[in-house]
Amino acid sequence: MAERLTGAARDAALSELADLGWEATEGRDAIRRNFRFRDFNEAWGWMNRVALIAESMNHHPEWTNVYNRVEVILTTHDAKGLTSLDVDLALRIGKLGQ
Ligand SMILES: C[C@H](O)[C@H](O)[C@H]1CNC2=NC(N)=NC(=O)C2=N1
Repeated sequence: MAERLTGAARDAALSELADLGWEATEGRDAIRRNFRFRDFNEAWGWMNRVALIAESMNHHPEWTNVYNRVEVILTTHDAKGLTSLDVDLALRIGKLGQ
């Protein structure tokens, strides 16, 4: 199981991810990012691509879709906090572009 990121490793990860638009959530050890698309079709297509990545990693986002907007929260339930799996998934989501 992936270990929770703490200390300098967590700070470094959060700072790398901040450059990509992710921020730490209030009140829980997780990161969040809002995505906006042209319309629902674009949002849903993107969610499909993320879903395939998530399934291949066996690491799944918490997310909400409202028409062309998607809010994604990443955390590792098994570890009750942020792990390298969340960082990896965030980086892979970033590579999809938007
Ligand atoms: C049983 C299964 O492997 C686990 O529940 C996996 C599935 N996807 C997961 N996704 C996330 N984000 N955190 C987990 O701890 C997790 N665990």
